[in-house]
Amino acid sequence: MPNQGPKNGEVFLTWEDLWVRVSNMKDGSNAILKGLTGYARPGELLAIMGPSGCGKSTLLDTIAGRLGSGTRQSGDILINGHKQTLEYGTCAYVTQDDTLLATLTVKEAIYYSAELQLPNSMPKSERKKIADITIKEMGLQDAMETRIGGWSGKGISGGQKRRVSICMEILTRPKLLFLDEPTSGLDSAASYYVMKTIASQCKGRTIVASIHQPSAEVFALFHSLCLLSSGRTVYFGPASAAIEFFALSGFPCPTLQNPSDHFLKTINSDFDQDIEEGSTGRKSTEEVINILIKSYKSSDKYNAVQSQVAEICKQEGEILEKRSHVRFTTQSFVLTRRSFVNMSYDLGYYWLRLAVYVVIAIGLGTIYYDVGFSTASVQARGTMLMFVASFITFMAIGGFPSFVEDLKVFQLEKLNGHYGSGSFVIANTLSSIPYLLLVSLIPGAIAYFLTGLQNELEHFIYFVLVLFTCMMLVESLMMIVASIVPNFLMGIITGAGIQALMILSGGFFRLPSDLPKPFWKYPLHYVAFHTYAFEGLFKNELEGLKIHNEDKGKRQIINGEVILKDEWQMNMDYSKWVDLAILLWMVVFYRLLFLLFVKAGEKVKPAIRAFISSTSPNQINTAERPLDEFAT
Ligand SMILES: Nc1ncnc2c1ncn2[C@@H]1O[C@H](COP(=O)(O)OP(=O)(O)OP(=O)(O)O)[C@@H](O)[C@H]1O
Repeated sequence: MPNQGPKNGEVFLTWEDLWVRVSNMKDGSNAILKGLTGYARPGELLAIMGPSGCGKSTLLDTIAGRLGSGTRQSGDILINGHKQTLEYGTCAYVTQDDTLLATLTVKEAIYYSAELQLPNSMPKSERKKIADITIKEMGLQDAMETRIGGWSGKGISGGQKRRVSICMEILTRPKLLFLDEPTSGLDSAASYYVMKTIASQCKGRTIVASIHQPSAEVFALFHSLCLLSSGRTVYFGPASAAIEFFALSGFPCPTLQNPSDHFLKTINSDFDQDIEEGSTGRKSTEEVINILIKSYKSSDKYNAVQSQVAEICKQEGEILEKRSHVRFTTQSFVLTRRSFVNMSYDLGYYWLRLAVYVVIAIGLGTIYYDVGFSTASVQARGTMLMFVASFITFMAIGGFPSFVEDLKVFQLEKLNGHYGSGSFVIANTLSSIPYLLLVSLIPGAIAYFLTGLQNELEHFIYFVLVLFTCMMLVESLMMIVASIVPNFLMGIITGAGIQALMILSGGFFRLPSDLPKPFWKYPLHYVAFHTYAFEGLFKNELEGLKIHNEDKGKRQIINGEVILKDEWQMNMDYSKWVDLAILLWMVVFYRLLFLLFVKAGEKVKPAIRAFISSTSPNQINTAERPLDEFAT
């Protein structure tokens, strides 16, 4: 096809001499992709095929700019002839693993996605219509009301999840679409219809899909084929010419055999024994692969790829624009609604915590039941409040696994440019407020009134507000931890460790003047939110309280303020409301810090990758060169 050059946002993608290596403990580095060259053009569906582990996902990740850490890449990837990082909304990518909100129904997930991605200028009815059409195209109409399901419970099937993921990415008909194994988990009919829908969207769009074992019908939908074996190109060219290529190379496809089955069987060296006895007869698979690679390199297909890549690179097309987001307020509003619904369905987010807190509150209330006003009650009030401010809030890390699932969805949707980080932080904050208020109010009331703390509304409201703010703080802290520590078990351990240090330095277990100066007092005592939580709750309880002391038959009244100042070394220069204000300010600060870390990640990760690539040696280890290069 003569190259017309990019127009109307069309995307020409080329990659040349692409190498990807991973560090290897044994001999330094190991090449996964070995000098691949190819291209993808608008109006065409390019299929990447090859045996499992041959590098299909790695090639997709590399050209889509999503290669993981620990890998080094070299070679040129150009978009419309320009070097450009493909991230955060320049392309859509359906990853191999389905990252979806497990609690939502198929309908909810896709409708929310349509509201988040389709432009504000489009009427709501139109957005709904597009979502409905896409749901139908993916054959999901009968599963619309079923929950997606995941680690928290069974939902739709794996194949249906695959289709939900595809559905969400093709809603906007992106100009550049990558799909990693879109048909895995699908039966042959479903695979055909899904691929047919995808192929039908090719006009003016560039689509690259890795695929395992397409049926003959699905194979016929591909315009171009990139066949890989152990990171090397066995064939790149028109899909329809691949059978002829194999035949000319001495490996004709047996009559009535599916061409893709034949290709994969011929080049899969993982089970060499079987292949030797099979269609290739006397030759080992490794030999067959080398013959094919050599045959490809001396074919006109190889020359056509080289000249096509050179031609595309010459024309200076448009720089690919990031897709525009819907209005920030719309993003925040839709995400808040989605997050609120998700939290309400997810038992692990708040409901389980509410139940456990009620039990603990009854426990606290019975242990400290009606503490009274004796001097012994001072200690009881102090320990009860310390337990509330540290251990009850500590348990807010229980919602961490659910948040980590949310975060995975957010990271994928952000990479695909559905919305920005700011709206996610706002949505998560707003949607959690009603639940946290509930979780603070009900158990708080049980513990407060059973214990017999200061019997005035203002004191109770303050108590609940501190409990609420501390829980929000722990959630904010865990958000920061989640943005740094990738794994939820490691995250929980890290978050628990940080809180334990803060509790120790909060001024209860060791009075402020007894805390060792470096680290524990300066800075930890002042950084730990427990310091202000203890201080606020103690002031709230003891200010205005009269303690009755019996000494040798003499009754004495001690003012709460005296205990606060002399016994507990509380700072009485400011009121309890200042403590609450500091806690609230910390919530805002922690959330902004999370936003900063996420934003920094967006900028830093591509920069690190570009730096690593620029320092990656272009000399190739001779042991990694395909054999045919030595032969020619
Ligand atoms: N970070 C890594 N460290 C070491 N080896 C890796 C790393 N990433 C990928 N590999 C190896 O690179 C090869 C290609 O992996 P890739 O996931 O691209 O294969 P694939 O063709 O997509 O496989 P599948 O079809 O099974 O998904 C595999 O052998 C894999 O084990």
